[in-house]
Order: sequence, then C-alpha cells, then structure tokens
Amino acid sequence: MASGRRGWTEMEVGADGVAVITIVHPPVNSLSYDVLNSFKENLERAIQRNDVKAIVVTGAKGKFSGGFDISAFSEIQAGKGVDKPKTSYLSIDMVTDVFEAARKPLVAAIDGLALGGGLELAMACHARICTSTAQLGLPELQLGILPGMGGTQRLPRLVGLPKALEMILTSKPVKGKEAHAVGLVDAIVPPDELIKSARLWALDIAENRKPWLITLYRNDKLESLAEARDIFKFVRAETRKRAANLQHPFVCIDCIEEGVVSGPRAGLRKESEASEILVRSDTSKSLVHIFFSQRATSKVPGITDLGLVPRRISKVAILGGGLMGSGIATALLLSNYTVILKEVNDKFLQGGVGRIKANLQSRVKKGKMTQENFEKTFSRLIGVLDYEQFRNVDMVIEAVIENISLKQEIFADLEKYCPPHCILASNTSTIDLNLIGQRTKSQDRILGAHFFSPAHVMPLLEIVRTQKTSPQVIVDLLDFGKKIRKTPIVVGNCTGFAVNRMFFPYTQSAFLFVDRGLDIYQIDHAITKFGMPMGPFRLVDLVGFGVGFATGAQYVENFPDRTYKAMLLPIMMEDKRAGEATRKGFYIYDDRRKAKPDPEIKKYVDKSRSMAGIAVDPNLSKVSDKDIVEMLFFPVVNEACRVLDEGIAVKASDLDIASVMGMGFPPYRGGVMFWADSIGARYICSRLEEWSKAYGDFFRPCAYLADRASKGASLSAPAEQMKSRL
Ligand SMILES: C[C@H](O)CC(=O)SCCNC(=O)CCNC(=O)[C@H](O)C(C)(C)COP(=O)(O)OP(=O)(O)OC[C@H]1O[C@@H](n2cnc3c(N)ncnc32)[C@H](O)[C@@H]1OP(=O)(O)O
Repeated sequence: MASGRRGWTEMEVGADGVAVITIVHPPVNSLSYDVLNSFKENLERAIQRNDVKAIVVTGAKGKFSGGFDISAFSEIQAGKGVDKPKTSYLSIDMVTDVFEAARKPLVAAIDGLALGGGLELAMACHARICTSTAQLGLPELQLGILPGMGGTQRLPRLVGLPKALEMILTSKPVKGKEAHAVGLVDAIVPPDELIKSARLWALDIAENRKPWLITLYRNDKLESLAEARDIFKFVRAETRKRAANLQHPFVCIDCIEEGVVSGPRAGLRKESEASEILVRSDTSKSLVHIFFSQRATSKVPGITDLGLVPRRISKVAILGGGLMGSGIATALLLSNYTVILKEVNDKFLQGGVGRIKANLQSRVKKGKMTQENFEKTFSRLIGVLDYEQFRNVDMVIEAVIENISLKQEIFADLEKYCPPHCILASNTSTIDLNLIGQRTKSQDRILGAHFFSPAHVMPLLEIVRTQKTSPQVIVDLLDFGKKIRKTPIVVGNCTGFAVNRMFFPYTQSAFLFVDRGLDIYQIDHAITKFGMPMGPFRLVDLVGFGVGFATGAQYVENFPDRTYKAMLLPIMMEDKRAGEATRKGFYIYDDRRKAKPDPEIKKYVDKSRSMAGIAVDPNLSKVSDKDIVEMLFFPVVNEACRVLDEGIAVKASDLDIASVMGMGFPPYRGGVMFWADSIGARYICSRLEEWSKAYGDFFRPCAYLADRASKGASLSAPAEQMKSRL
C-alpha cells in the first residue's frame, strides 16, 4: 500500500464489456475515504468508457467489505478529521446520486463479509449475488451509531420492515441462504462462480434481460402505513425493555419511520443528520473504544512483537469434569477440538460427561445445533481415568478443586506423562501458579487459563503468566483463545488476577454500606439501573454463598489492609440460606427462579450491624442512585489502578475489556477505566478520601490514583506518557 493511503480500488475491464471494481484494503476491506474516493473515480471512468457496458463490485481476498473504516470515527471523536466530508456527502451525494444513479448497471459480488457500509454499498447496487457462506449485516448499533450510508432506508425496502428492524436492532448478520430467502440478495452461487455469475447478471441488466432495480425507490416489500405504525410501536416498546439506557436505537427507528412516512430522500437526510450527532456521542465513543480495545488485548508488548508463530494445538486434555471442567470441555468441543476428559473415578467421569452432553443438547433444543452435528461433536470427547492418553496431547487444562497440594501432585504427574512440548495450564482462580508448578522443572510451559463460569458461554479468558512462562506458550494460548472464540487478556500472577481482584471491592463495598445503613434492594436497583445485568446481592445469590464466601476469604487473607469482613453471609448461611440454589438468599425464588425481595432479610441485616459494632450513618438515608454507583464502583476503580500499577494488567484498555466481558460492566460506558476517566481522577479520589475518613481504610485511594488525581491526569494514560509529562 502506498504510504499514508488507506486502501484503494482496482478496476479490470474484460472483453465481455464488464468492468470489475475490487475493494482492496486489508485485512477486511473497510471503506476508508481513500477507498470510497478511489471507487468513485473508477466508477466514473467505467461509465465514460465506451467498451464498458456494466460493472461488478467486489472485495479482494474473498471479503466484500467489513464496513466503513471505524478508525475514522475515532479520529472524529478525538476532534481530528474536521476536514473529512460529512455523512450526507457519502450517503446522498456519493452512494445515492453517483453509485445508485449510475448510467450503467452495478452488481455486487459478495463473498465473506458485507457488513455496515459494505452492505450499504451493495444495497445501492442494482443486484446482489453472494455465496452461501457470506455474512451480511448492519452492526452499526454496536458502535453507538446507526447505518449512515442509506442502510436505514434501503434494507426495509429489500426485506420488509420486521426483518430489517430485527437485523439492525440486534446487529446480527444473516448468512447467504437466509439473505436470499428474505430478498436481500438475488442469487446464491458457489465461490468459484461468483464473479462470472455477477458479470452475466450485470450484462443481463444492461441488455434488458433482467430488471434494473433502484433499491431506494422500491416499495414492493414495504408494509402499509397502518401496519408500519403498529410495527414501530411494538419495536419501540421492546427496545425500551432491552436498551433502556440507550438513545441511538430509538433515533435509528425514527429514521426508518421517516423514510416510510415521508419518503426515502427525507429518510436519508434524517439518517445523515442523526449520524453526525451520534458519532460524537459518549455512547459511540465508549463503544468504539470497546471495539478497538477488544482487538488490542491480543497485542502484548514483549510477547506478540517477537515474531513468534503460534504452534498448532489439536488435542487437549482436561482434568476434572466439574462445573468448570465440563464447561471448558464444551467450549473446546464446539470449536472442533478433540478433548480427553480425565476424572478420578467412574462416577465422577460419568457426571462430567453427562454435564457436557447436557450443555450440547441444550444447543440442539434451542435450535443452535443439529442432532447430526451434536453426534459428531460429542464423539470427539474421550473420557479416561488414567494418564495413558496424555502421551500425545498438546495442552492440558487442569480444572480440579482449589487445593494446592493436589494441584502440585497433578502437575508433577503431568510432567511425567505429557510430551515435552505440551502446554500445562491451570484454571485456578486464586492459587499462585509458581506454587502449582513448584514440584516440576517445567515452569516455562506452565500458565493460567482462567475461564469464567459457565465456560462455554462467558466470552473472556484470562491468560495468567508467571515470570517464567515462555513467550511462545503465551502466543500459543492467545491463538488458541481466539480459536475457541474467547477474548483473551494476558495478566500477571496474583490473587484474583485482574477480574476477580477488581471486583472483590465491589461486593465488599456493598456489604460495608449495608452494615452502615444502606438497603440491599436499593443497592441492587441502582446498580441495575446503571446497566449491570444484576446487582451485587442478586449476583451473590446466583454464584452461591459458599463460593462467594470462599473467594472473599482469599482476598481477606491476601490483602488484609483493605478488606471489610462482613458477617452478613455467615449469619445467613447458618440459617441455611445459601443463594438461588437453595431458593433463599438475599431474595426468595419461585419455581421459575424469579427473584422476589424478602422482608425477613431485615433481621439478618440487623444482626450483622450489631455484630459489626459500627454505627449506622443517618446521612446514608439521603443517598441517590448515582451515589450508590460511585460507592460501589470507585473502590473498583481504585483496585484497577493498583492492578495496573503492579503490572498485573499491561494496559488500561485490557481492564475495560475484563470489566465488560468478565463482570458485565455496560459496554456503552466503555469499561471501568474509560468510565473512570470520563468522570475524572480528581473527583474519584476526593470521594474515596471522604469515605476513607468516614468509614476506614477500605476506601483509601492508592498511590497511582492519588498521583494522577493530583496531576489532573488520565488514569488510562500509559506510564511512559506520564514520564514525558514531567
Ligand atoms: C457509515 C456506516 O454505516 C458505518 C459503518 O459501516 S461502521 C462499521 C460496521 N462494521 C462493523 O461494525 C464490523 C466491525 N468488524 C468486525 O466485526 C470484525 O472485525 C470482522 C467480523 C469484520 C472481522 O473479524 P475477524 O476476522 O475476527 O478480525 P478482527 O480481529 O476483528 O479484525 C481484523 C482487523 O481489522 C480491523 N477492522 C475490522 N473491521 C474494521 C472496520 N470496519 N474499520 C476499521 N478496521 C476494522 C480490526 O480493528 C483489526 O485490526 P488489527 O488487526 O489492527 O487489530
């Protein structure tokens, strides 16, 4: 690529009179301004040339286009890119008035991805042909914006309102076959016939054998105005339930409605105006940050820049078929790995195999997997009771109970039975990996592979390295993580690693403030309103008091200087209340596991308060929901700063991803550090100091936070940047 140029298009004119314009912008052929300008130039040349009768548009290397160049949004959001053309220029002047209005027919030949602006460009063509594996979608809402190159107008006109609204509001792409069934594409062909078929189709349009259709002015799929009104009413109500804190889905629905009510040109104008505003919104800034941060987790300085090539992992053994082990095995089987599951006796083995089977069968029930595929997937699971089959595995993931001497014994055995190249991973969530590997000479190939429960559902994988873990093994696991469709973050070795460590203070703060006078249900309400999937007390119910208590104890033992020893859990456990599994925890649960507040909780809270021997603070009766959010999350920010300062996490954006994917922090707030920076270190530090004076050291701001607050600096700025400020 020429220096500074962000992609281009290439044109080749065949003897048949068809010009093929190919988008070239690796890796996903995103539509930068350079690509779009080059496309326009080539198109104008093709239109002028007498030897060109029709035009085919496609993308290089089997990918049509991954959409508009998202890095251009980052530039606009950072206050750069003022010289860039407005959305209305791209959408109306270029796509509508030049591409769709071209005097020669355009046919899109789609393989691989046609997402966002990529699909919008294809919809402005006069026909679309794709392969069965192509993926077509408008995922813009995931970035806090809306389809801004005419997607809100053209998609409903091709597939009807209900399908268009579903595709846009869920951001989910459809595969070729469905795209054809709903009318988004005109034909499906095998990949090696794609360009040939598109050429013929384009010539057929040019020579009047096939209709020349302008998508923007099609009405055949649109519902009547009365039907449309009902559909909009319904989707607005549904969206209110699912995305109460978000504005942009409603703005998007308004744009679609404008097109239906006032015509497509009015719809296009409204879409462009809304795009200009939304791209500068806090929601979009946060979601674009999450998009790039998620991709940045697999770039680890000093590891992934060494030129190491990931080794192939094909056979994996898992030790322990409990909840975690069976979840991990399910995740691996679903990504086509052969899995050996080892247990200590037949009863436990059958239990583990049964759990894996149930996980897979639930996919069949939900229609996510065919029975045939289930049989094939399940057949890749091999249950064993000894190490015989471990002689040719490429990786072992140990997922037994958290017992140091048991794990030490297992790792010494693994060293004996596994081949020397085999990666030895532990799913421990608390135990020091150096201790686990103490009785081996294989410390360079030992690391943590910390999954989150349920492991086949939760998207995050913490890769825990020790000082002795070799870079090659980390590179291997990063690649493996991607293959099993997890977002991996590389973290250092400490109690709780990044996610659990950041979130210990969250629950602890909740317990502390309950002892000080806050109401359990008020806390859960405020936190859910903020955007967490559930409040801390509902979460403890879900996880189970036993697990909550055991992990809390680890934290208390390792960080005694900043813990709050709440008595509420043990008091309730004495009364056989242990969470959702026992149907009674902080809530009571009916047969359908619906949670209901329980007035009886008061008696436990009163007892906990009297045992704590601290005074209830009358000021807490006046706190707002915003205060509650700060009271629980500022201690999280404080701990996140320590995690960063100690080098446990490499960069702040990794902690943003850890908080979003590991704990359900709302992505539209950008993750915990991004959110903290949007509030400002000074304010956070001053509130922590205030609580520290009133309630003790638990809240005391750490040196990193205090330092950045005093300098008025961002918490996410890398340390080197801070040095250059001095
Ligand atoms: C005006 C319009 O309406 C607005 C738009 O079109 S907004 C854009 C809409 N498109 C999207 O949201 C798609 C975003 N991209 C994706 O979902 C995924 O990247 C994908 C499905 C295209 C490919 O996934 P996968 O193969 O796993 O590759 P992935 O690692 O995600 O991406 C590869 C690289 O391409 C980059 N990339 C992907 N899509 C991009 C885009 N639209 N713009 C800029 N860069 C993009 C990624 O940042 C990554 O860069 P890196 O290697 O430097 O980290």
